[in-house]
Amino acid sequence: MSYDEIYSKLKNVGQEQLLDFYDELNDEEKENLLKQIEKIDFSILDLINHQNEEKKKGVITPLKGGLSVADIERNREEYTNVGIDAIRQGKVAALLLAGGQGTRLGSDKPKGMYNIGITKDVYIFEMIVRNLMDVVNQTGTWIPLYVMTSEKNNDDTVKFFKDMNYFGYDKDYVDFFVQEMAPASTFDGKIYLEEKGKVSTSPNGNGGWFISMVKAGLCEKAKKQGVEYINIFAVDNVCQRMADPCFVGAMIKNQYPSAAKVVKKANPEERVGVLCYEDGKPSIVEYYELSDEMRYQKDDQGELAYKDGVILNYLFRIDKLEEIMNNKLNVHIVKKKIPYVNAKGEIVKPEVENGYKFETLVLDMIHMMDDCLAYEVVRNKEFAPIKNKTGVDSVDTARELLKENGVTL
Ligand SMILES: CC(=O)N[C@H]1[C@@H](OP(=O)(O)O)O[C@H](CO)[C@@H](O)[C@@H]1O
Repeated sequence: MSYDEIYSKLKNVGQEQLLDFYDELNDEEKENLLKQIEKIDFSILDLINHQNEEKKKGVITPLKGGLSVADIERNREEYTNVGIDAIRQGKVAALLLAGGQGTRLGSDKPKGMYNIGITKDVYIFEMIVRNLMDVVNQTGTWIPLYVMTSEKNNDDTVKFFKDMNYFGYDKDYVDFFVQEMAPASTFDGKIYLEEKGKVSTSPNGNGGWFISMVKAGLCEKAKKQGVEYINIFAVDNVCQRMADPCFVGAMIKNQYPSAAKVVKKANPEERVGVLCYEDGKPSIVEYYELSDEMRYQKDDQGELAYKDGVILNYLFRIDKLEEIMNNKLNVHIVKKKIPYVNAKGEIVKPEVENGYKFETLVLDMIHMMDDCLAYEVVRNKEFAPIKNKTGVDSVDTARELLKENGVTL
């Protein structure tokens, strides 16, 4: 599109500010900016006006029928054998959500590049690959590993894996793909510029993973290789087991279209989403959406009624994902501090929230499934999320848990 076409497009949607510094740019910057603007989905901004029309949740009820740690122990051998068979037949792939940066850890690199070692280097990515290698060794099968990055961290991530020789993984089984971006705007819906020649964008949330995977041709590739199940998981949990044969086997044996690893919530305030039912379908209510009534509600045994905290480790059947991929996912509008170019052309890093980012979330995909198996894991073995540098859910707590589990750092 030419400058004139872009300008009139922007005028129609009241976003001409994106061209405020156009004349100051060199030819290459001009071209890049126009290309970036061309790709923006402006309809997303309409949501700002509708966000007060509360998205009505259905009737929420506690989960029933999940597998507790004891249930799993009773059937561990059988589940594990079913899972190992599926893995050996090439039916299982793992997908790492790694679009985020280590900003909260004080790093401007991809979160997975963060070094949690004490006496030697141990990177988050390395721990994750090591955990997956356990299953490779157990089954004698390389498991395809897809790594979702973002525009911001793709080059660093790919280079790091290469430099580190894929941490011993067979590189033929590792594919990277880039998550899409969404624009960031003021509270009034005006899209920010991040630089004079660059629209402010951020990764579009972890719900975009399947569409991005399809667009990258990786879903086709996976299916051709016979993959039927995808285990997606977050970069921040260094203790989790992925492509875990027992987890895979439990889902297959019990014929679920999806499954989620859960931990019993440590306390009502813990910042994890809870798996429950909404109008009879599986649903996840995020910690910031949970009403106090639900947060403290007890069941007949005196336990929390909503106790199944998701650890962001889900298994999906690919055919079920394809069925729902054209359904519209909810877009969540999140208030954030967004660096921007002010009217004078200076870059401002705000101290307080100054606008919105737009994200879709994987947990909304769970609600589109007919059912989801809650599979309880032992917190001290599998849940050490690294959200902060110190304190709760931090580098410190993860290090302690890793040590407890015999990992030398
Ligand atoms: C949108 C999303 O997937 N949120 C996840 C994710 O939350 P954070 O806000 O990234 O901490 O990780 C939690 C587990 O660490 C999980 O309980 C929650 O549901």
